[in-house]
Amino acid sequence: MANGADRLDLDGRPIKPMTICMIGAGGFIGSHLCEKLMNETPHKVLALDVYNDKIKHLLEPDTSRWAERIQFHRINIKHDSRLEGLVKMADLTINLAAICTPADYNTRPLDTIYSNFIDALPVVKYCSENNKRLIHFSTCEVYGKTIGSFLPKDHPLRQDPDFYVLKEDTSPCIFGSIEKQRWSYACAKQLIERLVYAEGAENGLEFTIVRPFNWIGPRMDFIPGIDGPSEGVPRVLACFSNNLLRREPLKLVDGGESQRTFIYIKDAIEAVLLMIENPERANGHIFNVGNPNNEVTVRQLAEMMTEVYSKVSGETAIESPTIDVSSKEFYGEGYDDSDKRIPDMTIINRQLGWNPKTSLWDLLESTLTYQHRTYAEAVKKATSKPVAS
Ligand SMILES: NC(=O)c1ccc[n+]([C@@H]2O[C@H](COP(=O)([O-])OP(=O)(O)OC[C@H]3O[C@@H](n4cnc5c(N)ncnc54)[C@H](O)[C@@H]3O)[C@@H](O)[C@H]2O)c1
Ligand SMILES: O=C(O)[C@H]1O[C@H](OP(=O)(O)OP(=O)(O)OC[C@H]2O[C@@H](n3ccc(=O)[nH]c3=O)[C@H](O)[C@@H]2O)[C@H](O)[C@@H](O)[C@@H]1O
Repeated sequence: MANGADRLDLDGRPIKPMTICMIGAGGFIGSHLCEKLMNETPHKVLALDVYNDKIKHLLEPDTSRWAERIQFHRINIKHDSRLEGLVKMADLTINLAAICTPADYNTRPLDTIYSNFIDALPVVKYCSENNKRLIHFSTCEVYGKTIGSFLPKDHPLRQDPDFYVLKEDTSPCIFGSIEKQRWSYACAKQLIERLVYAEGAENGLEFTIVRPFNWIGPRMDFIPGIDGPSEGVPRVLACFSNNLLRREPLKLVDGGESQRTFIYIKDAIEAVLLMIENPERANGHIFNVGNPNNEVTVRQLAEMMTEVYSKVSGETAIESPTIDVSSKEFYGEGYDDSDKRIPDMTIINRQLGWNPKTSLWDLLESTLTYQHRTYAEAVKKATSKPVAS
């Protein structure tokens, strides 16, 4: 893209090119956001991460048209004095860096809390002290469990949206007890949200907080034993993709009864771009970003992924496509779960006029086509290797 001279914000004003310091730019969301910014805007990106595999295609100096507009800095924000300088160089900082896979929350609670709270502190401080705008990535997990989940199973109020729809400005944050270490992540994210909000209230920090609701798509996490550790446990999309690629049953934790709403990464990135380019409408707000129309139980997700994968790979499904496992067996001690996650869309609709578009079937079709194309050969090779005696 272009010099962007003809691009207007939602209020009809020309959008000025800006420099964005993106921390965690090498991850799943960061890679899609960098791609969008390079393809469709004139903005510059200072891309900070410890890894860059997922944005390599944007960094090749010979092949990319945007080599001048994206600069990678290999930085661990835990201990790197260059961070403040990079925040100062930018107009806007977006912080995506975090440990954010549930398998880590109960097994590495200290790393989880440090990553999601302590390591984010200097970023907030540098933005506040230098009068720089901040978009901070939180999570829908800050809502924890729904109010309705505490009612008896057959209670009629469980069907009342007031008892389950999650609203930024009114829903409480309901976590389990301290020994349920699953909540270490949600609690650290909640505290950093409160800190960002307080910096806004007391010191005038211009901020936006994003609460993603299960964004999924290509490049999410890793396939164990192929581009990540064999024993690693990624998020559900990658776990189920791995099972499908290896022709193993998909593992349903505690019966797969939990409910989630899944949104296509490309829809969600549209919302983030609107926040970036409409500061007056986005500053001071917390936004749910999800697709309330794409709700399924984890069991239904497994069934749909099995069907879609058969279609895109041309392979028939195995005889028993799913298997039940206990959460203790799968995640270990201290796991707990959110029962249901439906985002209320009132605030994002009112401020940014944004709506998600892609159905669950369609987003799974494009994502599983990508997974098959990217990994099927490598998995075949890995599984056909003779075992050393
Ligand atoms: N994907 C989702 O649906 C989802 C949902 C809720 C919240 N979020 C939040 O969005 C953010 C991004 O999520 P994602 O799915 O892209 O995760 P991801 O793990 O793919 O990306 C995070 C990136 O941050 C980097 N990072 C972590 N610690 C770092 C450090 N100390 N220094 C430098 N880089 C560091 C990692 O290397 C990784 O590339 C996270 O804050 C996460 O909590 C994501
Ligand atoms: O994506 C989000 O919005 C947030 O939710 C995720 O949490 P969760 O949805 O629980 O994580 P997944 O790993 O995607 O699991 C979804 C559900 O599938 C289940 N699951 C997972 C993997 C598996 O193989 N089988 C299985 O049944 C889990 O127990 C859980 O109920 C992560 O915490 C974060 O990335 C993020 O903050």
